[in-house]
Amino acid sequence: MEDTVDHLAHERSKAQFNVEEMKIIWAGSLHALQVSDRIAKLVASDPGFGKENRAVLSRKDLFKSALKKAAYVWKRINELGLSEEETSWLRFYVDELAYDYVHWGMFVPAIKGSATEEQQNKWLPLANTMQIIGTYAQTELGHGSNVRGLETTATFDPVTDEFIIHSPTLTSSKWWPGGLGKVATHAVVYAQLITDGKEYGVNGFLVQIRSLDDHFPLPGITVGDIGMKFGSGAFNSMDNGVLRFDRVRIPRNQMLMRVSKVTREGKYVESNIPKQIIYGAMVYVRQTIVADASIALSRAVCIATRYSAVRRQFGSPQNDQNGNGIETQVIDYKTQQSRLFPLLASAYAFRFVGEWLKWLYTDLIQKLEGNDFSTLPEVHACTAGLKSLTTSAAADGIEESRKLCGGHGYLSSSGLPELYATFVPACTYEGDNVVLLLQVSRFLMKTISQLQSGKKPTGTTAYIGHVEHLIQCGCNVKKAEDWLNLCVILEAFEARAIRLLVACAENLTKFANPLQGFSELSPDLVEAAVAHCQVIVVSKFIEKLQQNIQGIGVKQLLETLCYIYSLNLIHKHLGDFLSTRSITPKQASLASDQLRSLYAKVRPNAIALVDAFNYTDHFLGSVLGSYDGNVYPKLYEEAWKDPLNESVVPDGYHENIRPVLKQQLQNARL
Ligand SMILES: CCCCCCCCCCCCCCCCCCCCCCCC(=O)SCCNC(=O)CCNC(=O)[C@H](O)C(C)(C)COP(=O)(O)OP(=O)(O)OC[C@H]1O[C@@H](n2cnc3c(N)ncnc32)[C@H](O)[C@@H]1OP(=O)(O)O
Ligand SMILES: Cc1cc2nc3c(=O)[nH]c(=O)nc-3n(C[C@H](O)[C@H](O)[C@H](O)COP(=O)(O)OP(=O)(O)OC[C@H]3O[C@@H](n4cnc5c(N)ncnc54)[C@H](O)[C@@H]3O)c2cc1C
Repeated sequence: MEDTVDHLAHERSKAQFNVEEMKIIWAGSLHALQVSDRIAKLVASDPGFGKENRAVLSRKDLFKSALKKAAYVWKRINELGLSEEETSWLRFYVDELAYDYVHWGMFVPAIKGSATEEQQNKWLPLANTMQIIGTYAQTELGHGSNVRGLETTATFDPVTDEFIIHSPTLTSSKWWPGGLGKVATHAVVYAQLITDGKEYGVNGFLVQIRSLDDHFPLPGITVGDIGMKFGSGAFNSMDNGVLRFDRVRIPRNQMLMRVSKVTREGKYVESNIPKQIIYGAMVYVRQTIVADASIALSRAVCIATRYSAVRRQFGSPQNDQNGNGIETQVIDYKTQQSRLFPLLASAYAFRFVGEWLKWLYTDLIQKLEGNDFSTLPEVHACTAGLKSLTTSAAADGIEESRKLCGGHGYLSSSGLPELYATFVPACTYEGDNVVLLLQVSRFLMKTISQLQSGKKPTGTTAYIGHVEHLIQCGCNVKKAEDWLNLCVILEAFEARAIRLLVACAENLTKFANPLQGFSELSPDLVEAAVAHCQVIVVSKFIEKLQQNIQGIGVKQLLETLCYIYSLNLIHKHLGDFLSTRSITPKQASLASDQLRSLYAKVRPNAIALVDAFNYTDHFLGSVLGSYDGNVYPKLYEEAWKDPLNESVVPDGYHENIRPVLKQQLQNARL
């Protein structure tokens, strides 16, 4: 008989804030909550979106199942006439990686960002109706981070008015593009443009790779899948691919010509649009990955928090002298709280900074339409830095959540192993996290060097303009409660960041060769970039608190989470804060005291804070994290579904177990 008891009801009754209002804050608006809730329920109740145990499927079955689901997604979108907003929620809740992620996430944005209006008019209707399926073919076997080092060539032939796309070496083979291996019919291919015997750097080209009639590769094209990837399920439903060109010809007008073009005569003509716009699809995706990080982390934290409230170990004060009675909920252990609650706070922090980053990106797009490119460097630095910071923290946080669930966290049915395996490549794709932090530090060093010429930093670097104050200011915290001051916290973060940045800038001047200096000091530069990105996250959390927040207790809880996020970072990066004298050892110890009180404030609200994510059991896909907390029957039931349990005596018994046992028996008799 099905157990309908809510095992977490008592926990829910302890909440000191309005959960429904918190759901609105998490979703971004009442409208967003209503739409997402409706679509989440639609997905959860449709058997076509059921989640089989992906971990036990063979690669081929996994891939076939992802194809089937992607086709069903497309069918339902059309049947229901879903809006763009509803469509993205649908994909989100279906939660199965397939070629459509790269088609919508990169191929379409690359055309929108780098194609001329005429080209967009031709290609976007085809892509938007999926008459063609596209991929983003930038990375090669030999080069991923170093985009300028790509080897694929696109040589203009003025006789036929065509480009010849060619892979001159093994290392120039395109390698990794999602959806390329088995599905994509078209690709935006990044290649070195050559015309009139001269090289003009990397540009994008729209290339058809498979026939629209029989799906065979077109002449001159070699294409396939690059093989199994990390973990069970996870990215293995995606056909990341390899692609080689043997002098494949495409019409000249399939070069994406918004930024620069090649004329009929073969002349390369640059526009006044910055060349970096051809990297625009990456900026767009990095911004969306920050939102992915908050989702992936909140999902793991939701599972770990609910399970920690259900799981009991060892005695408690209510026990009798024999240790009998109610055991302690593991969430009540202070060590569990000090590992779990900072992750909960980080999930909220990343949600808010992701929301702000989306605004920043939208603002950039509006400015670009008016030919205002002034914020591009800052948006590049923010998207690169925050993508790096949030994905690294979320990947570590998912793994910590697994450990917080003890042994059961290691079971596939906990949902955590696959979540980790799916999310961890976000630290690499769309730019390796270290490479991206080096881009941020380059931007910051430039900002500092421009101070001397009187240029006033703005936006996220505005605090660098207060360098004199921040270099010499001291933190005023004298007792633990003094840390409950958002201005004090923000100033400590700004002081630490600027002192690290100025130290890097000063050290760089000691090198005659700036490039050598940058390379020599790169570990310090990366640390300084992280400190700067943390200033952004903390300040955006604080800005969120200044908005009109409704609902009993909601603002107070968010403040508590903001303090936990910040003070835990101080605790984690104590070396930086102390070595830059941004705080004293005594203040560091007071921060730890304050953290303990803050954890006590979160404890009664923990379950309600993860309920506010409004995740369905279908989306969570975890027997440990289900809403009702009915963990043990679900774990037990799930185990019996494993293919190994289909027969009592396993396949292979007669060949490989019985002879061993027999041998042991014979040995024993001798
Ligand atoms: C049961 C079911 C369970 C299922 C589980 C599901 C779990 C769900 C989990 C939750 C969600 C997870 C979902 C994930 C879904 C994701 C889908 C998959 C999508 C994968 C897509 C991946 C796609 C890719 O990776 S595409 C390839 C990306 N490649 C890179 O990023 C390359 C990185 N390299 C570079 O960007 C550059 O080369 C760079 C910047 C490092 C250096 O370039 P270059 O040498 O040219 O630059 P510099 O000389 O350093 O700079 C010149 C100048 O330009 C400025 N600049 C550089 N880049 C940019 C830019 N992009 N924009 C603007 N400006 C830029 C730079 O700052 C310099 O400026 P200066 O002023 O001259 O200093
Ligand atoms: C799941 C997945 C999906 C992907 N999807 C796509 C796709 O759809 N399309 C596409 O084009 N690509 C895709 N990629 C490729 C991805 O974008 C690249 O792997 C990524 O940009 C990193 O480049 P790389 O592999 O060359 O790493 P490398 O640059 O070789 O990095 C290796 C190591 O070198 C370090 N390193 C590199 N350069 C520097 C430096 N200058 N200074 C200091 N350290 C450095 C890095 O930090 C790293 O530790 C995907 C990758 C993955 C894993």
